[in-house]
Amino acid sequence: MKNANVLQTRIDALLNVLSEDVLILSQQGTIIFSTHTDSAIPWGSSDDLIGKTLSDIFPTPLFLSLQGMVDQCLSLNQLAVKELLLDPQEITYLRSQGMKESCWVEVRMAPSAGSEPSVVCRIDDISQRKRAQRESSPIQRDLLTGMYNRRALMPVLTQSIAQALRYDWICSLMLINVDSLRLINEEKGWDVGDQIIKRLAESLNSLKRTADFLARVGEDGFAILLPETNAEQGILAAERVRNMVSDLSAPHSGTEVRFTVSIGVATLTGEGDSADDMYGRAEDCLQLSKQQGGNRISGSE
Ligand SMILES: Nc1nc2c(ncn2[C@@H]2O[C@H](COP(=O)(O)OP(=O)(O)OP(=O)(O)O)[C@@H](O)[C@H]2O)c(=O)[nH]1
Repeated sequence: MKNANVLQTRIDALLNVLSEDVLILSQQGTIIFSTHTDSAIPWGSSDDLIGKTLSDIFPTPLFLSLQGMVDQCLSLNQLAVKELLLDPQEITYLRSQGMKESCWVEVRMAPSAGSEPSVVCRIDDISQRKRAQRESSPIQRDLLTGMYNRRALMPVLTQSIAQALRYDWICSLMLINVDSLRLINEEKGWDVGDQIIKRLAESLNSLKRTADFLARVGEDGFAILLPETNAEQGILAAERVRNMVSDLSAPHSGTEVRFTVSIGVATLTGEGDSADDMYGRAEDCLQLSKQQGGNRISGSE
């Protein structure tokens, strides 16, 4: 066997024993080689994949992100790495192959030598790592922001409601949720999404009053308990948050990524109201703000 053939055989063998998914892509994003043993992602057979282009498989934002990596990798002749969410709801090809759950992957592309420019692309399932990071969070603190979490918020809300009822005070609860974080993660990378959550956390922390209680709740949201705040004042506080967010951004490839939030505000209704009820009403309001297109505030008593 000629040296080049021996080398090619070794490379093929090496690719075939890797547990990660490996694709070789032409400069135009056409798949010219694929291997994916024991993969969590149902790519289909090599016959299904070879000859397809990235745009045949992925929806536009994801395709642009991947093709951008191919271009970057080849033009700079260096490794390109990105974390992306593969969601079967958005990727018809993977859905048709039986994928049900979305999955976080790390995509690494390296330029490969040859007469035709091509890249070797390794796709590694990192969902478990992401999940482990979240689950190892201390009981009452969120790992990313260091903020209190929902578990810490609920007893404080219960106590605040009890005090308000006893002394004839009032209180409100504001839920703030980043709009379209999934898309931001997909298009700009998980790190940019993380930066957005962190910047929002820091800004909310400096905006809130001393007596307010701030917590990270859900995946991409925050709650602020506002003691001695009626419905009208709650909406005004939400306006302040929305205005503050309009000045925030996260850096990405020399540009600034801006974002918006949707807000729901619930106010104590009186005797018989509970922390769960108030939280539920705030969630309904938040949902309404989302349904109306995001970057909105809705309130309920
Ligand atoms: N960067 C980053 N993303 C996260 C984190 N936690 C959850 N996410 C992602 O945030 C996304 C939230 O998605 P959705 O609940 O659909 O919300 P969304 O895309 O913001 O859509 P709307 O809320 O309807 O505007 C999911 O893709 C999560 O995987 C985190 O700590 N960092």
